[in-house]
Amino acid sequence: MSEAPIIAIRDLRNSFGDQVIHEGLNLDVQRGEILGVVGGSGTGKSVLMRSIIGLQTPDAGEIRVLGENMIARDEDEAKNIRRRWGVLFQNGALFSTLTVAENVEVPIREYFPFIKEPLLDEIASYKISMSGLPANAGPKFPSELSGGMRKRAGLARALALDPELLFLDEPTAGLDPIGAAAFDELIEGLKQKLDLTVFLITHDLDTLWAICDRVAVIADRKVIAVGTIEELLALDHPWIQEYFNGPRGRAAVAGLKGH
Ligand SMILES: Nc1ncnc2c1ncn2[C@@H]1O[C@H](COP(=O)(O)OP(=O)(O)OP(=O)(O)O)[C@@H](O)[C@H]1O
Repeated sequence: MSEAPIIAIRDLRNSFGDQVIHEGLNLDVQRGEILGVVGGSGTGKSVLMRSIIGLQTPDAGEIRVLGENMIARDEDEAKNIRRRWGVLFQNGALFSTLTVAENVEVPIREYFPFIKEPLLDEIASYKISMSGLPANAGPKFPSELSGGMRKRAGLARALALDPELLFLDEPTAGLDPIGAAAFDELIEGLKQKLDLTVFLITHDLDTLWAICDRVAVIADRKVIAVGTIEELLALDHPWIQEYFNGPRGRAAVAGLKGH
């Protein structure tokens, strides 16, 4: 029998006023996979992620994460589950008045207030180097970093509590192609080393081909298909064909073959 999915979503409905974003959305994420989530702009990828991590209360449906029902939990229980995942938001969401090291220490202080300064600094340095930043990035403020370094700093903070599950919202947006490829490699390497499951929203076809085990496509308010890119390519849906088989999709495959 296969293992229960690490994220299971059933019949999800989200709306803002009379704008319905999701209706009858179902999705399973399997432990150990990198699941890419794609869809046109405004199809509700970020809203889906926010629903899973409890920042958006759905109108209806069921969301189970790590075996726990995420809807209508009391705050203490929700907090206990939250520490088992890390999130990298689209804009990095670092605290601008804190250094990189202090940003990484925020979740550790919240969950382990008894950990003393020297050990905190050591853990922060470890997470910073694990995210591919030089050691001297720790005392810097986010405004002193490049876009790529800020993403890595956000990643270091997402890894602060040794998560089992990582949520990444467009991690390579705004990076140059070389920086984006390096970030993909970093994610893939961390996934292997740390046994992570990754929920990854992206528009980046190179990322999808390079590191995603499966891809979920959101359209018409639901997940219309999930599978490997090869499996998706066999489907007749116009958006899927246009996306993966259009000029950019073909360029991504050509780039991959050129490596
Ligand atoms: N807090 C909110 N209040 C009202 N509407 C919202 C809110 N958050 C999101 N929306 C709307 O929900 C829709 C889906 O937004 P979402 O950010 O999830 O899209 P997305 O698929 O992530 O888009 P993109 O690829 O452009 O980032 C959009 O129309 C957006 O305007």
